Amino acid sequence: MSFRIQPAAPARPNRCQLFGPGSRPAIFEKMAASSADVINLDLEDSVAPSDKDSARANVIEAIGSVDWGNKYISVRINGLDTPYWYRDVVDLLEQADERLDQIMIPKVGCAEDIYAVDALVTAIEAAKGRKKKISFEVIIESAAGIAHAEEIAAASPRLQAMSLGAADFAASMGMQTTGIGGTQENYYMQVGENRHWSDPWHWAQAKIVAACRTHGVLPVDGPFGDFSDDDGFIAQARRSATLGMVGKWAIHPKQIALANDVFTPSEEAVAEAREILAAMEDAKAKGEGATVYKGRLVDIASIKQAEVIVAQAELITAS
Ligand SMILES: CC(=O)SCCNC(=O)CCNC(=O)[C@H](O)C(C)(C)COP(=O)(O)OP(=O)(O)OC[C@H]1O[C@@H](n2cnc3c(N)ncnc32)[C@H](O)[C@@H]1OP(=O)(O)O
Ligand SMILES: O=CC(=O)O
Ligand SMILES: [Mg+2]
Repeated sequence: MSFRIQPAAPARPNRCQLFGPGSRPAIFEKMAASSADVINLDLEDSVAPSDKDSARANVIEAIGSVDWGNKYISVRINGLDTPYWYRDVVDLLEQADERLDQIMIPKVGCAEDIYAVDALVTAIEAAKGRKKKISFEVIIESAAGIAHAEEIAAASPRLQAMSLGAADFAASMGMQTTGIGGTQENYYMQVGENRHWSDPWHWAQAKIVAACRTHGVLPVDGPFGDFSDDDGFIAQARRSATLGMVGKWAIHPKQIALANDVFTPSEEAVAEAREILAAMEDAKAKGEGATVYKGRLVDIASIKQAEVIVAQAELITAS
């Protein structure tokens, strides 16, 4: 372990982030009534250019008027390469109720992108005397974003979460696909007569998880576009959870329960983790650093692994 201790990520559940276009206010109450941990009201790519102003006004109104319960409320602003983003930030910070928790910055490419938004947000918070310090989340969805993931993760103490945005990422990388996440038919190895499919998102996800864990940020898997394919969503979410991601977006309400299920440790997993901790307590009492649990080695590293699962479960129970 480095002399520098790995910082903890924010202690709040982030199993599912439910998206909805800001231009569709009729669904806001439904989003609020859902069981998603995080609500993402979108001003960016699900909103047509002609609707940008009205969507922004809808979102600002709804932040104060809808009962969002204990959900974490995030608004996705437009990208820094558009003429819309500064107005998104200014109007949100000047006009939205203190209930607003977070701003999502899309298509970030370098740490300076976060710096620019941070400077603007900090000035407006001070000018308006806002009590709550707004947090940030970012989407890694470009070649530059993935190349600079670590400096982006370190860019601001406001940063709480980082998502992989598979759609824009694929476009930026020049990938031959129109699918949003999930299995890619042409990504396989041929062994004799058999095809073995692999996961083209894996390396980017692993890079995001490492950047996030280094800097105490929550790593999140982004959208899975085919909302008719529950099995595909579950498989993608399980791979993300296995890699260390804490949650996944839902772009349709039917994906919420699927994400919550995958990113909530099962009773069996929690029971086993607690048994490993108990076995290691017994081992420690005997002066041993390693012991046998169900026929396999467990040692001091197993304590940390088991604690991850118990901590995830306790966070969800407490929320
Ligand atoms: C690549 C990216 O950037 S992804 C992030 C940006 N994209 C988005 O935000 C898109 C979010 N999703 C949506 O806009 C919609 O879910 C769509 C367009 C995909 C589908 O919308 P619909 O055609 O209305 O879906 P469908 O008819 O299956 O809806 C079923 C019910 O869920 C509701 N619903 C649909 N989407 C949502 C949502 N995001 N949140 C809450 N409720 C929703 C509908 O109003 C409908 O309610 P009802 O049964 O009371 O009538
Ligand atoms: O914004 C999300 C994406 O996949 O693109
Ligand atoms: Mg995108």
